[in-house]
Amino acid sequence: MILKTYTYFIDERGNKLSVFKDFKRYKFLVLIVLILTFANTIGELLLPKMMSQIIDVGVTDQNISYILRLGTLMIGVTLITILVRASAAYFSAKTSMLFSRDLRKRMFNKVNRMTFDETEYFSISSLITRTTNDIAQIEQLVLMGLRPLARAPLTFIGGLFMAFTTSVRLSMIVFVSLPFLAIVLYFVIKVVVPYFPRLQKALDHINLLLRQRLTGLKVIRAFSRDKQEEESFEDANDKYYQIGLKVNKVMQTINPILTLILNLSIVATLLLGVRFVQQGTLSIGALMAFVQYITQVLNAVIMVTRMMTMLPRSVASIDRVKAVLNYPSRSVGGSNVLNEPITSVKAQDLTFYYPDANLPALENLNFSVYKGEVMGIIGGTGSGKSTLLKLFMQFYDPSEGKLLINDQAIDTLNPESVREKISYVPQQNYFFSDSVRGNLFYSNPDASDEKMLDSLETAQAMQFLPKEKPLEKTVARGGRNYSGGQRQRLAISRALTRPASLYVFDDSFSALDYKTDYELRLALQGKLNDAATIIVAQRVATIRHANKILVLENGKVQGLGSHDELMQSNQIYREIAISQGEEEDV
Ligand SMILES: Nc1ncnc2c1ncn2[C@@H]1O[C@H](COP(=O)(O)OP(=O)(O)OP(=O)(O)O)[C@@H](O)[C@H]1O
Repeated sequence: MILKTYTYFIDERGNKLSVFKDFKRYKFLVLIVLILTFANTIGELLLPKMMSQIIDVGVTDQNISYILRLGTLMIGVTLITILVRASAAYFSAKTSMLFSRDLRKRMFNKVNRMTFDETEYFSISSLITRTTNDIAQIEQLVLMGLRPLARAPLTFIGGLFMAFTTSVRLSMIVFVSLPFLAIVLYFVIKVVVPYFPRLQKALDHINLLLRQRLTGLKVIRAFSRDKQEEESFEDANDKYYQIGLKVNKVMQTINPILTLILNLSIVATLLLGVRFVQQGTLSIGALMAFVQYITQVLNAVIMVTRMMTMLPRSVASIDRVKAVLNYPSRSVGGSNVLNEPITSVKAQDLTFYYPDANLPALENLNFSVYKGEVMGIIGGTGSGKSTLLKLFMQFYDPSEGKLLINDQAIDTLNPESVREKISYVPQQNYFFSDSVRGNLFYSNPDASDEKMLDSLETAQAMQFLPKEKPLEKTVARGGRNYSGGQRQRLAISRALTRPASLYVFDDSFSALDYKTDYELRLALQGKLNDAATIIVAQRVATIRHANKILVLENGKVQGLGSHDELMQSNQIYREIAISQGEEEDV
């Protein structure tokens, strides 16, 4: 019950769900496990009774046929119990594997829908640990918990009942042993619990350092930080080792203590039991059965204690998985589906604040771009250029004012239906370890070879690709077998391969040399006439032929017009242009 309350989370639609919600789906399997476990326990409880009957009736009276009859029955019950036990193990493994598969899928879907800053909030390494290690931990809890949790109460109550019916006086030993086991259980909960969240955190830190090390390899090498990185990793690794060692030390001390309590209880049973046998108040068979029952009863408690040592670790994992599933993802956009191609984009007093920011990243922007037009955006670093593009891509909704797509407010439009019509080249490109064709397919799975070759030609990528089978050329993960400028051209080819009505380039020409930049712009002319194009650029040369240029400064529009108009009337633009050697055009 506590676990159930603890593991609730709220889904995207505000429904209250449990991390263990998928169990409902497997209720049939769970029922089979419970029935088999019940049958298994009954079998285990019957066997000592049968054995005592064989000794007390068969052996004492030298009744061979009775021994044979009951012996055969015992073998039958044993075989069935083994079979039932193996089936219960199989079905509980199946349930736990299916459960963890579904939980991983739910986590993946949640992470898949997260925005960039939401993934940053959790940190990518932590999301990986949560989806793999933490879910594996929960899977173990289900696997180890399903049968023992059903078995322990059954064995405890059944065993206690059988022990009482065998000998009430000997049963008192159980009540002496139980408080000792309760003390161990309390110690486990008190001492071990606090270590597990720390252990998982330490593992997160190791993952973070490893990831940082692998992705930041060049920076680390360039600044000769290898030694410091090794030291930080050693510290994190050592911390994990220290916490892990402490936890294991406690756990390893608990196991012999539990075995000691069990064995002392058996010794006490035998000492007392033998005396009762000598007095003639207890049969030998009953004493032997009793030893088995007390072992079963105490083992049930020990099983729960061992489960308890596992529970804190799993609870820490449940907590971490729940935090991701529970995270209130920002819902962006609305439900209106945009069916027709984008023919206009307009901003009316558009203002945007990043979540938790006091100052706006964009303030009172007004502009419009129509089908067939090119709008350039220029401005200093941090002026809000990428932020504006993020609003087009519906990573965020506008805070105030309006951003209209085909005269419909963007926050009423379904994001998938808008993104489908946009081809976007982000500032940071990413490529998959695949062929050029595989990477271009990513933007348009229906693209023909002609379309892809044409895009490569337009983006000036054929200059560095082999003439023979350029589409088969391999691209390493992240595109690291190409230079920065070559990667930009591949990214532009990928964007051009996608049929879209709005093309958005975020600083995608910055690594090109002037000649290639010029040739690419020439080739682009006439290719995107049916679409609207928005180009964020650092260089005036890249956007000087645009129909209009938006000059941004600290999130505000400082100018809007053609290159010539801005050169005449806009001081900021003129200064940028002159600093880039464009003065002769004034
Ligand atoms: N995720 C974010 N959360 C909060 N503030 C942000 C976030 N991203 C950007 N900002 C802030 O918004 C402002 C505009 O950033 P933006 O990335 O749009 O600038 P930019 O013009 O594209 O700069 P650059 O040319 O350097 O890429 C900056 O002051 C930046 O600090």
